[in-house]
Amino acid sequence: MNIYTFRDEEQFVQTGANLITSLLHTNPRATLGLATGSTPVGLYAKLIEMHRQGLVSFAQTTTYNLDEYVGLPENHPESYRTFMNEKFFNHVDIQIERTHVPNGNAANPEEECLNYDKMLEEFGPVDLQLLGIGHNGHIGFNEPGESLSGGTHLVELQEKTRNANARFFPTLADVPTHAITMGVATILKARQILLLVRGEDKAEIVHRALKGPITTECPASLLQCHPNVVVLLDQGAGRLLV
Ligand SMILES: N[C@@H]1[C@@H](O)[C@H](O)[C@@H](COP(=O)(O)O)O[C@@H]1O
Repeated sequence: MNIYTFRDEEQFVQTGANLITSLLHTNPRATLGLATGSTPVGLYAKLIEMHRQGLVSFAQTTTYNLDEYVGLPENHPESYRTFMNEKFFNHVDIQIERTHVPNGNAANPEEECLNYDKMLEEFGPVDLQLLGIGHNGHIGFNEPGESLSGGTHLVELQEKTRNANARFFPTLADVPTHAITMGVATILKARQILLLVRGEDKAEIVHRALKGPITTECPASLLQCHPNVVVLLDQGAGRLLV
């Protein structure tokens, strides 16, 4: 695991963007696993900027997002499909039909999970999986617990997660209670993982995930089992790692 801590926000974002763009320079058809949340927003903005400068093309790239809320219409302002379109896809030359986000509105969510996995089996594994981390150590929406699911599955969101995401909704009651998420096994199949974490409030969970025991009680700790993980931290998030 290669862990880098940055004082400078610009460098933090640029390093992440360089990793993705150099992958696409080597293999323009590379597949990317993408993430939502506030952390990758700066990275997407940097990739858009680099695209506008002619430094990278996404024309042949295929993407698979980690997760989606259940029950929000696809065009809901807080659906992860809307997030991805607005923060990234609409501003680059990616072919929208090559972008995949689980359908949180599927009539049969279990079937949607199976189909998402089938697609990942057929076209995966992804070359690079971008990840953030929740305060409770979740990756995607894989919440801590006695056990974890391997494949894409339906999950009930923990109160801590709903509270953390309430800032994006009018009230806590509006935050969906369930989501569809890729499972940890699917995430760990990625050829390379890029974990981005910002903020003092994540310092403790970063320490637990990267230096603590490998346990389902901290899903991100399973990243320690992966042979090719790059972790980019700002100073706040890396505070306890020295
Ligand atoms: N499902 C997403 C995760 O993929 C994300 O990593 C996490 C952290 O989000 P943030 O970057 O806003 O702290 O929250 C959400 O719940």
